[in-house]
Parts: sequence; structure tokens; C-alpha cells
Amino acid sequence: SVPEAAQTAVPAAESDESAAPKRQGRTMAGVPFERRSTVRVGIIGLGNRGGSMIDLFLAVPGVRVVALCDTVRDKAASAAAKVVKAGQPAPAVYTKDEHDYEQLCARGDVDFVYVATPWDFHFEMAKTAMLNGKHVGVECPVAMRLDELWKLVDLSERTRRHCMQLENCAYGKNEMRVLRMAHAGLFGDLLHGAGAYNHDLRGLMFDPDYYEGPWRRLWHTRLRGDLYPNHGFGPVANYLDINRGDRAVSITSMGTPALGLAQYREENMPPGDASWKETYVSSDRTISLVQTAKGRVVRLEHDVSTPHPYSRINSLGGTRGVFEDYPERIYIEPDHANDEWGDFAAYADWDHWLWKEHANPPGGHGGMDYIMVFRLMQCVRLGLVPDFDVYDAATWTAPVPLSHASIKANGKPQQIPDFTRGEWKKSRPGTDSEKPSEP
Ligand SMILES: NC(=O)c1ccc[n+]([C@@H]2O[C@H](COP(=O)([O-])OP(=O)(O)OC[C@H]3O[C@@H](n4cnc5c(N)ncnc54)[C@H](O)[C@@H]3O)[C@@H](O)[C@H]2O)c1
Repeated sequence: SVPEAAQTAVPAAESDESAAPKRQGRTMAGVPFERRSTVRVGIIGLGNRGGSMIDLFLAVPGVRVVALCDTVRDKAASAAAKVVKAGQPAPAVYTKDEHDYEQLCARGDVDFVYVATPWDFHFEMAKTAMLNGKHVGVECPVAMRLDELWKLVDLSERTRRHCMQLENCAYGKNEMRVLRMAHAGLFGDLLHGAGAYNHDLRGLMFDPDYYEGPWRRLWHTRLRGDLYPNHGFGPVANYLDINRGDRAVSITSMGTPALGLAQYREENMPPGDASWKETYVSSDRTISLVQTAKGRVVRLEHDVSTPHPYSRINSLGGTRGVFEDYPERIYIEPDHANDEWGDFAAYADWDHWLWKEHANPPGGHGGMDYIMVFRLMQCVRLGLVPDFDVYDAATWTAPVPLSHASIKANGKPQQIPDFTRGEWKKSRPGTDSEKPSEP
């Protein structure tokens, strides 16, 4: 079943900055982890994502996986076997029911909780982890409602625990190279960017075995907007120093009709399949424009229900040129001229230190998952400030409720709250980190 909060209607955005609720704690911007030689990790959700990310947690030095939770006993058991195979003590396993994760969060020997469950549970799990004194990293999106995003900000500030959106795409090789080039001024003054999750998931969403139940497809019966903005927004927000000098101020969204899933069902699903009871409302393609405080524009797209080769768009433009991904190409003055794209490979010197050190990382998504886990665990081990925090998690996720609200209001701009309560004006380091002196 789905927590009640996720089923109710999405509230409209607050209309101005002063509408931010009163701060209950202190800022989490620039707050380091407490240093520890070994990071003890608990994982909730061992499906496609959690069941493969566990390999990377086990591959990173200084990490022990001490507790696992999944409502499906077999998934927890095969993950536990991986821990033992990696030479670590058998982890505690929680499989009793949908609330057993609370026991994992309550353990005294867990430092960091990783949440890789369906979206319906992200908010409650992140909240429970923080209330039990744990730092928490959550798969995208970190929550589905605006009021939940504020609650996570408040909880992080009150409990002094970090609540992070584990945005692996921020650690992609291209993304990190563009980030460094952008910050070094190679694109001039930055003006615009774009990011997307255009990934044809029709087959997987109707596959009876791929996901644990139809949870992902069911979100297409609930919200009309961008259900998964983070992979596109996170990297571009980093290029533009959102929450570190600039701020996402408003979003306006439009959505196409929702036809793709119904058409796929018509052509592929047998009569009597449970999906025939569903009515899809989520736009096949949503296109959103985010305006920043400095006047820059970010375009976000989401489309998981029509044929399209995978693309996160991943583009950035400024007064000296532009980068576009899928396929990667670059055009910056003075290197390029006459309307001819240049070769992005020529800029490999700009690679982030993480990619220079880990040239061939293990795991999926071209290695960015490993780079993210390595860096996150390094920050915890060495007691560093994390590359992103609860303010970034809330900002990158805000398009979920706000694009829905904007589409319902015929494209009316929705204010994106200032989750930092004014601190966005200060520049501070983020994913474009310096290499620490210790490994
Ligand atoms: N960052 C990425 O690149 C990436 C890639 C894939 C998935 N994801 C995200 O990971 C999350 C999981 O996706 P998935 O594809 O693994 O889905 P999945 O359905 O394969 O896995 C979800 C798991 O959570 C378990 N679960 C459900 N409710 C639970 C509860 N109350 N307590 C404990 N366990 C529970 C299920 O049994 C299942 O094993 C989603 O948020 C998804 O968006 C991110």
C-alpha cells in the first residue's frame, strides 16, 4: 500500500520568498560529516537499484554493509549473501513488513542509510532515518510533494543529519568535465542549460517481473508533470551554481497528451491484465522552463512513454559557446568557428580528479554510480562537507509537484521555494570538489 500522503493532491507553490516556513534548526550548508574510519551502511530496498548499488558499496574502501531491508525476503537474502561473499560479517536482515525499515533505522551501529525503494516510501524513510540520528541518501526523487520537501529541509536542520539526493548523473564523466570547464570560464558567462530524462521505459513498466509491483506505472495515473527531473536538473544546477550563488526561482511547464502507455497496453497486454483498470494522466512529454535569480533559463524534459533513444540532453550554453550531449559535441570560441561542432574528447584534460583517479570504474551507468558512492563514502570517512545537501535534494526534486501544478494551471509559472532561506547568495564548493589530501 502507498502512504496516504503520497495519494493526496499536490499543493500549489508558495508565492514568494517570505513564504518560507520559519527555520527550526541551523543551516546544513557547509556542515561536515563526523569523521570515522569505517562507514557502516544500512540499505533499504534491494530491487534493481539497491540490489546492484550494494556491489559498489562493498567495492569501496572503508565501508561495511551492516543491515539490509526489503519486504521481499529473497531479495534481502541474496544481497546478504553478497556481503558475506565480500568477506564482511553477515548483515542484519529486516523483511517482516513495510515498516521493518524502522528497525534498521533504529540500530545503533548504522552511520548512513541508503534508500532505494519505490518513490512512495522515500519521504517516510528519509524522515525516519534522520529522526534516528542517521545520515540518509535517497534515490531520486527524494519525495513527491512540496510540503514533504520542506519537512526534509527542516528535519535535516533540526537533527543535524544530512539528507541527500544521490544524484549519480552529477558524477557522469561528461557532466563533471563540463562542470569544471564551466567553472573555469570556458563557456563565458553562463546563460542556459537543459537536462532530461527521456528514456523509453514502456516495456519495463509493463513487465510483470522487472519492478517489484506496478508502482512506477501507477505514478502515471496520479501526476501530470515531470516525475523524474533530477537526472537532468542536478547536473545543470551544478553548472549554474544553483544554491551556491544562483537560485532556481520559478518553473513553467507544459505537457502533451498522455497516450503512449495506453497505446503500448493496447498492443502488448492481454485482456484481463490488471493494467486495463488504469487511466494514465502523466503527459508523455513534459517540457519545463526554470528561471534562475540571475535570469538564466534551464529547460527540463521528461518522457518515459514514447519511443526515443536514451537522452539526458545535458547541455550548457554561455557567452563563449555551448556543449550538447547525446551525442557529445562542443562549440566554444576561440577553438571553434564556422558553425562546425568540435570534438569534446579534445578537452579530456579538464576531467575531474575523481575521473582521473578512477579511469575505469566498476558498475553500471558508465561508472558514474561507483564514482558517486566512492566520493560520498570518502566524504563520510574523512569528515568532509558533502558535495550536495538537503537544499539541493529539495531543489532538484521541486519540479515534480510544481510541474504538475503548472500543467494543471495551463502553464502558469510556479514559484520554486528558496529552501536555503537566503543562503543561496553565498558561493561555496559543491560537486566540483578539490581532491582531499588523504585518499
Ligand atoms: N539513480 C539511478 O540511476 C536509478 C536507477 C534505477 C532506479 N532508481 C531509483 O531507485 C528506486 C528503486 O527503483 P528500482 O528500479 O530498484 O525498483 P524495484 O521495484 O526493482 O525495487 C524496489 C525495492 O524496494 C522494495 N520495497 C518496497 N517497499 C518496501 C518497504 N516498505 N520496505 C522495504 N523494501 C521495500 C521492493 O521489494 C523492491 O525490492 C527508485 O526510486 C528509482 O527511481 C535510480
